[in-house]
Amino acid sequence: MASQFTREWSGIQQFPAATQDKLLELLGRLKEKKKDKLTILVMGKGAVGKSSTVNSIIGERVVTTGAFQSEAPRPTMVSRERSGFTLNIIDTPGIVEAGYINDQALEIIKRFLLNKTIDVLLYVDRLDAYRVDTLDLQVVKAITKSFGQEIWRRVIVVFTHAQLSPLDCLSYDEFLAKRSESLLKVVHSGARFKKQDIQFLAKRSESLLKVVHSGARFKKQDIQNISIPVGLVENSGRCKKNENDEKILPNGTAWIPSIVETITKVALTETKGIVVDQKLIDGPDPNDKWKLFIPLILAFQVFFVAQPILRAIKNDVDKEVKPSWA
Ligand SMILES: Nc1nc2c(ncn2[C@@H]2O[C@H](COP(=O)(O)OP(=O)(O)OP(=O)(O)O)[C@@H](O)[C@H]2O)c(=O)[nH]1
Repeated sequence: MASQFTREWSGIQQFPAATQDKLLELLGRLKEKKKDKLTILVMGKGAVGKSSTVNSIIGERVVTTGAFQSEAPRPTMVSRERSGFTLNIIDTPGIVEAGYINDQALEIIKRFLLNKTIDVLLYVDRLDAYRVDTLDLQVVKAITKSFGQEIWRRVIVVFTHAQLSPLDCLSYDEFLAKRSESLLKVVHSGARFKKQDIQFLAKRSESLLKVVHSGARFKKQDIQNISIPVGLVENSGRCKKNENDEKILPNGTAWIPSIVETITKVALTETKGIVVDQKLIDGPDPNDKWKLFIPLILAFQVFFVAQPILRAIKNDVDKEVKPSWA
């Protein structure tokens, strides 16, 4: 039974039986590991399919999609409950406006997330946007600045519009393999490649993951330990289906159970969820930066400045030849 504020996840019944079975199995897996609540944050540039993806996963039209929304978009949290398990998905507006990071939108998102714990970040972009540019890097950097580097340990890079026919005579699997190849190269780039190799890869690679890694400012040793999962999504109503009536990608994968499985894996990783507290929102206090050095500076002043001066004064006083009248 759903709580007072959380509605029953009835959208799950809209899915074909095979998808429902798989989703319930995944929820069971989470509950087995004592995880009865999951909060997913969805972020990315504008009009990449964030809201559509939320609707697809929930199985209901819960958030507005499309460019023509009546009011200024704000973050929305959709909560659904099923057999004692609560799924929260937070849809956010695009954080880019007129080619720049919209700091105000980011600030609103941060305030909205206060006191929430993020288990998984879906970083959404389109699969059919072949180019990665500096704006992508700025978006990743802005997310890092807002929520800390650790958020990238909880990320799934989600490509929407995944029902595409690749250019350059590549098969779908070859296209994906190429993407994965660039991912692996980029994952290891910080650790193994020299600067010129990274520049070469950056030019060659179409992968968004390069940007995610560099924007997240991982250290070399971190990059070696992090592999970022990729999820594929096709929100179009014209998405092909298999014999079980499940929406499938060109490679035959039923994508809804597949992405929920990836979400489950990330949610069950050993690292903790990201707690968005006031400290995280405020960021590091610039006044704190040199605080540790204050006692050291004081000690230096006492031993190497004040004491020599006092000694010199004392010497002077001792050496002073006093006039006979004094
Ligand atoms: N063909 C196709 N169209 C999609 C897909 N995902 C989203 N769209 C369409 O792309 C447009 C934008 O989708 P939204 O879900 O509103 O994108 P958004 O990222 O939430 O947009 P903002 O909230 O404005 O940032 C809509 O017209 C969707 O129907 C997809 O996977 N395939």
